[in-house]
Amino acid sequence: MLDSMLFKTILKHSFDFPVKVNYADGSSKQYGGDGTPEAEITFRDNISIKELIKNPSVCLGEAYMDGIIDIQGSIQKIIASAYRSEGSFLRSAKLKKYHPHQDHSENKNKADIQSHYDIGNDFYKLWLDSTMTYSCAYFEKSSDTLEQAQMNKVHHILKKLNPQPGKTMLDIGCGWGTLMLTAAKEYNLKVTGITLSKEQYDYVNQQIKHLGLEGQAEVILEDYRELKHEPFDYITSVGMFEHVGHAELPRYFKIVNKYLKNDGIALIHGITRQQGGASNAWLDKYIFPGGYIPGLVENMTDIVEAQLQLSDLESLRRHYQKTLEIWDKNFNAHREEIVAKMGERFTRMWDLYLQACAASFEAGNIDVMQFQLTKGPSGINMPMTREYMN
Ligand SMILES: C[S@@+](CC[C@H](N)C(=O)[O-])C[C@H]1O[C@@H](n2cnc3c(N)ncnc32)[C@H](O)[C@@H]1O
Repeated sequence: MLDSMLFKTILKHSFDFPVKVNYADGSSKQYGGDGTPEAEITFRDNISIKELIKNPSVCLGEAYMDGIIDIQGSIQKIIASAYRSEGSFLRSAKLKKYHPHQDHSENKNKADIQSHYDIGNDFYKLWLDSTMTYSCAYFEKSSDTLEQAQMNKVHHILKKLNPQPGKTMLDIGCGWGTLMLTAAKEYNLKVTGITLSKEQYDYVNQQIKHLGLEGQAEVILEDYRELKHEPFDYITSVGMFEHVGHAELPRYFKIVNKYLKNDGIALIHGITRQQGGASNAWLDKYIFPGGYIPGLVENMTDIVEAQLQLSDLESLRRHYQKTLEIWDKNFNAHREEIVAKMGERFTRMWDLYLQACAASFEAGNIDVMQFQLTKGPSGINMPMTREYMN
């Protein structure tokens, strides 16, 4: 069992604002400067040092889920501070370079994806906005609501395709369909979405009927690697390559190339790491099995090796931090209902997931990038300036 002395050493350099820590032996200590503590961490029991050393993020994550660690104040603020602080436990090489053995075969991927996205549309409706978009929003004005910011993002992406009416578009990892259905409704594209989630597939089919878009929009329930289709004029893929895995990422971009027409444009939007790709052991175990955040350089290498050309790149890091903060606020506004349906442990786990991700964007270890890709000489037909994106 871990004694308080050891934890005191570990936590000593982890905070850059006043945090009070109450240890299981009854003692308390304040770190991160004097003044009134802005957060309080309480250890209700000892933590196994063996487990902590073996797998720090799982050990601490489980301790929080089980109520062994309790936090008063913002979890996001505590984690962001621990990421920023030189010498903190969260900056240990072990946490940064975690590469679990992951299986991204079609069968395993399907099970992994369904374990996350098929929790139930009613659950997601509680804290996503009405567009059911589950990726980084785009806050053009600070007063934008989440729903407005999600629609801003959808148009921001579609405009980057410089879309011409009547052309075709594939959305790889279409989620609940707002991007593809907006492309059909407002840009008059013929759209195909692909997802591995049965709940999303049913929902998108209902939306297609509801909007009268049969014949112009279709959704396929399948692994994108199994798709058999003619190439498309445009491809989008939003918040999807984070599921692909290190070994499969080169193939992902090759598939984008394969399904893109010669003069086509793709807009790939996803989370990247600043310093090399990695997974987080706790997220891999509890939230996103098989999840892997590629390094920015890794994405660039795989794009170039897939014979795609990078024609524009934009970072939306702070937009994802804000999106996650709103999701977490919505989530906590329905906390009692979620606890009643899913249990206390699940609720603590998801709250931790949303706040830890917001902290990671806040601290700058991860970013979200929009890669505009063209194929071969297609760039030649593109406008000379970025004006068309506005
Ligand atoms: C984070 S969600 C993003 C959904 C949507 N693009 C959005 O922005 O709201 C990831 C999506 O990728 C899909 N996905 C993940 N792996 C996939 C695979 N191998 N084949 C097809 N879809 C996949 C999931 O089913 C889900 O729809």
